This record gives sequence, structure tokens and C-alpha cells, in this order.
Amino acid sequence: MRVTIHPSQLSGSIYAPASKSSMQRACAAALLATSKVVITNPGHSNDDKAAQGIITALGATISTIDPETIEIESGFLKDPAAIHSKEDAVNCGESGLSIRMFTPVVSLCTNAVTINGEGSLVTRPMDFFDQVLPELGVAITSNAGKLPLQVKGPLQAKDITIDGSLSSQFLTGLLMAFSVAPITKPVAIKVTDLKSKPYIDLTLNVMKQFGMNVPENRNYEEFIFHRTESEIRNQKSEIINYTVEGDWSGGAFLLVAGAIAGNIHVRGLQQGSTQADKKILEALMAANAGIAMDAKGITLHAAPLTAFEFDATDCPDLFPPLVALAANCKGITSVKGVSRLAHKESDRGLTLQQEFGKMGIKIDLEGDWMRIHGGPVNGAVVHSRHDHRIAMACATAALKADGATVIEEAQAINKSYPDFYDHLKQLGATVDSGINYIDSLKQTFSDNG
Ligand SMILES: O=C(O)C1=C[C@@H](OP(=O)(O)O)[C@@H](O)[C@H](O)C1
Ligand SMILES: C=C(OP(=O)(O)O)C(=O)O
Repeated sequence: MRVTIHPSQLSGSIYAPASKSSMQRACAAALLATSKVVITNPGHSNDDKAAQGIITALGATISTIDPETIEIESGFLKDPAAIHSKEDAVNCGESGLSIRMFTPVVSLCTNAVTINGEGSLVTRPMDFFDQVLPELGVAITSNAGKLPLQVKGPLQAKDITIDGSLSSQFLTGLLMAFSVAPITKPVAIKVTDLKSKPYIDLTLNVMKQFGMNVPENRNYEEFIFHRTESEIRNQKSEIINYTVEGDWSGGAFLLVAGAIAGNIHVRGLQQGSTQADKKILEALMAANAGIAMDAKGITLHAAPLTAFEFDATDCPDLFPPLVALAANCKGITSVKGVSRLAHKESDRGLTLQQEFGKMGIKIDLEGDWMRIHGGPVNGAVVHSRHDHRIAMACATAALKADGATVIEEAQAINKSYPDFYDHLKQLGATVDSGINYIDSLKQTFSDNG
């Protein structure tokens, strides 16, 4: 799909989408719950759907109550001594979090399960599991550290040391799995060089809200599970209600759009959230954005923006919206943490440099630093590179370009924020989407032979 964004002035009010990080964790926690779970604001991104597909394959039943509410009944732990998955294969779609969080959970099963995925996920590194799972009694085969994986448990919770420098998502998965695995004495996961720490706060926060066995967090270096088997089984028996948080990662694009082309009001982003990408507020303030917060939400209006310095090591998903912001700042903005971007849906340091280069924005990559030279932004033909955040970054910057910007393979946004272009339109942006005139001519010619 090709989407054209025209330079636009935004106004009005919009709700941020549901957080896929919050929703996917809620799906894992619901699978591991022994009582019924009601989830409000479940989201409908591809990653949300992948997580729901996985827990269904593992044996959970999901019922839609209304567009805003689903119910999950699991039974996955009904025989804790012999956990069995309903199906012998799960598909994680394109979701890094889902595969890395659910692989340890799937490894609790006594039957062999194949874990696969699609798109960019097949090239993302999973060799962590080749090293760690055998130490926990799990037999694993992989395609030289990539998908597909096949695991056969059951996983045994034991003292272990892991490397947290590539991704926090592996630790999230181990924390979920260890919380239900039988133990007779305290067990510790030691972590070296943990990155993306706030995502672990989100994991622990979801576990707490579900009444799970939450480990003691010793300065993100050691996570100690103290509760023994009989205490773990004594989980909450009443219905668990969980509301998926608004998404600061997708919301960051709306906030930047408001800062460069607004006057808009963004609702549904909790200021007390543990989400890493809440840090976008600090960047907006450092850039002198016109921003005001009240109990109802965040108001942004276009104001002269200045270059800033920012460390995105622990919130790597902010790089794309930060580049859209920095492209509209006077001066050279420096963002730290480029090394965290190599293994996302694209190699984001490079794809941002290349796609924004087409829009006339120069980006230098200097070791772990990205230097973004402020605009003017040119309208151009850019490509999503099959990465949702690249598509949204280009679309956001395009609001202040000197002409129309065409985004190819623009449907990449469906991974996290399927309503993104519609939300821009609701805020008054001129967005043309669907098959355009040239595509329809091509289609006509091929139909006519
Ligand atoms: O746990 C999560 O929900 C996520 C963790 C982050 O990954 P890393 O821990 O690999 O940085 C982030 O980039 C990803 O989009 C979502
Ligand atoms: C990298 C991302 O997600 P994941 O790792 O879960 O695929 C993202 O949403 O930008």
C-alpha cells in the first residue's frame, strides 16, 4: 500500500492506541493465570493478534465481549506437573516480544513445540535460547540461532546468569516462566549489562497486577523468586481485571506531530506508566516544544524547536519519532543508543539515515551517537523498509515538508498502530491512501492482458 501525506496543520483531540507491550504481557499473564481474566482496551495491532494466537494455540480460550473487552480462560496450568500445549506449533507473527517472552513459557510444556514467525522476525537473533534453555533442562533446536525453534521441556527454574545487553525481552520471558515453575528454595536470575530496564518494570508491574509470583528486584542485577511451589499455586481465585495502558511508543509520534504541526490534545497516556517511551516528554521539553499537561491529557502546539541531546539507550523505540522531531529542530540534535537499533524490524540507524536522507535530512552515525541535522524537510518518495516505526516517522516529518511525501509499503504500521493514518486524518491531516491512480492503471493493463 502506498500512502501520500500532504503538508498539514493539525488540530483536535485524539486517544493514543493501546500499548502492545502491555497487551502482550497481559496475554502471557492470562495464560499463566488460574482464574478468568477480563482485559479492557485489548488493542488490534498485528502484535496484539500474534499474542492472542499464541495463547490460543497453547490452550487458552478467548471470547470477545464487546469491541473494548475480551475474556480469557486458560487452564494451561491445570496439571502443573505435566503442562501440555494444545497445539504442537505456535506462530509469533512478526513480534520480537512475543517470541522472546513466550519461548520460555512454551518451554514449560512436556511436549515438543515448534515456534515460528514471519517477516523480519525470521532474521532477528534468538541464539540466546540455544545457550540458556539447555541450562534449564530444555532441549532446543534452532536454525543457527534463528527461527524456527523447537523446544521440549519442562523448563526447570534454577539459579542462572544471563546477558541482558542485546534485549530485555528474553528476561521478560524468563521472569514469566520462572514465576510458575516449581521451586523448593529461592532461585535467582542474575543479569549482566541489562538494557531497556523500564521494560522490566512493565513486566513486573503486569505480574503484580495479575497476582503472580513477583521476584525481588535487586537493582536489575538479580531477580530472586522466594515463593515455593505450594505458595505459587495459591494464586488469586477471583476474576482478574486488567486494562491495557495507552501506548507511549505510538503516542510519541502523535506528540511529535503536535509539536511540529499542532495544536492538538493527546489523551489516554498515563503519566504514572512504567513504559520506557514516556521519556519522549523529556525530549519534547529539551527541544522547547509547546507542551502542557493536565489530568485529561497532553496539549501540543507548534513552536520554534531547537536541537537537543538525548540518551535513548533504554528507550530505543523512541529513535524514529525523535528523528522526526529533530528534523524540525534548528541545529544538530544528538541521540545516544544507536547500537540498540541493529536488530529491530530493520537496522533502524541505517534505515532512518537512508529514508530521511530522501527527505533532505542529513543523519550522521558516529559510533553509538546519531546526529540529526535540522531541516528544511523535503517531500519525497520514501519506503517503510517493512518497519512500522520508519513509516510513522516519515509520515510525521512529512506534515511539515515542502511538498507531498509518498510512503511505500505503508501498511507496515499494522504491526503496532493500525489506526495511525486514520488518526492523522482525524486531526485534520491530508492523507491519501489505498491504490492510487498509477497502481489502478497498472492493474487495468494487467487485467486486460
Ligand atoms: O518488552 C517490550 O515490550 C519491548 C522491549 C524493547 O526491546 P529491547 O528490550 O530488545 O530493547 C522494545 O524495543 C520493543 O519494541 C518492546
Ligand atoms: C522492536 C519492536 O518490537 P518487537 O521487538 O516486539 O518486535 C518495536 O515495536 O519497535
